[in-house]
Amino acid sequence: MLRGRVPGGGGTAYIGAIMVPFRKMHGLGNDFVVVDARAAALPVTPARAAAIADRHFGIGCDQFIVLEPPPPGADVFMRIRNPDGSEAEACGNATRCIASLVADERGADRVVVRTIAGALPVERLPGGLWRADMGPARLGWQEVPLARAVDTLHVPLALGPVADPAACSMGNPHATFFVDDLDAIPLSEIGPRLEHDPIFPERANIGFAQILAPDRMRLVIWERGAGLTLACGSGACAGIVNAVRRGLTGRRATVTMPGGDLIMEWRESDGHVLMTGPVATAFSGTLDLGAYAS
Ligand SMILES: N[C@@H](CCC[C@H](N)C(=O)O)C(=O)O
Repeated sequence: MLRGRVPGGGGTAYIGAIMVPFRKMHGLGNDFVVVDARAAALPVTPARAAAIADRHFGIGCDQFIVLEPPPPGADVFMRIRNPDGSEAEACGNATRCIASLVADERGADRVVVRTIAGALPVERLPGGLWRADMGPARLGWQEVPLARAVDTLHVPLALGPVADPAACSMGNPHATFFVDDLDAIPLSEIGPRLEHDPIFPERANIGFAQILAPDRMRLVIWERGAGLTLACGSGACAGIVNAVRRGLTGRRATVTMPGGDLIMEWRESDGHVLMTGPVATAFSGTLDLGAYAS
């Protein structure tokens, strides 16, 4: 008998086949299992999403993405779950991937992807690139959110070799630490502790940025609910916004993450953050939802 397992947990009884086509996509190695619930709802519970996202007992991914019918003004609704089952408000790399999928279906060059945080217009560019308008950066402490009224440009937080991050929201919460030498930071050790620091009531994605030039930075993100990833689009948005606020870069910069580069701009006219980068499909298949914990 087939058995589904939750990460770190025991097996669960097979409840019968629920066969669903899926696509495995990624943006710079930030990878997604994508299922389509636009025509009919799918029983994707937080536990089931977590089990499928598990890299040993499931397919494995950084985020589990469910496409849902679009609300007015959008072409698709994108629901985002982290590997711990939590729901995220934004995912920059998945926004480009899902936009490309829907645009290709329609033969369009522009689509609007809606998440629980808002509507994000995305356009096709030459060279297989996609540019997403990730909306305005939100800079108020209640918007991040932080636990108390502090200056989001200098959050009173320090751990080991890092201190004094800047915080903002791209729909989801981010803090960026600026460091001299990214290679000297014990990311896996301090990442989870910072993610769960009480200053972040909804936890936070933690960025570690090393400025290389006024138009270039290296960035690694410890993602909320996911851990270290090869790239984080919303983290790159937060990185450029916080670097500009600190006077460390100009409004346009290349952000180099372990999985590759994103071209970022924090537009002066309206405060929106523009993110340009590639998309990819790794493989497609059929998933038996019934084999996973419900
Ligand atoms: N990989 C994403 C961000 C995914 C959500 C994040 N872990 C959160 O919980 O906010 C990106 O490309 O932005």
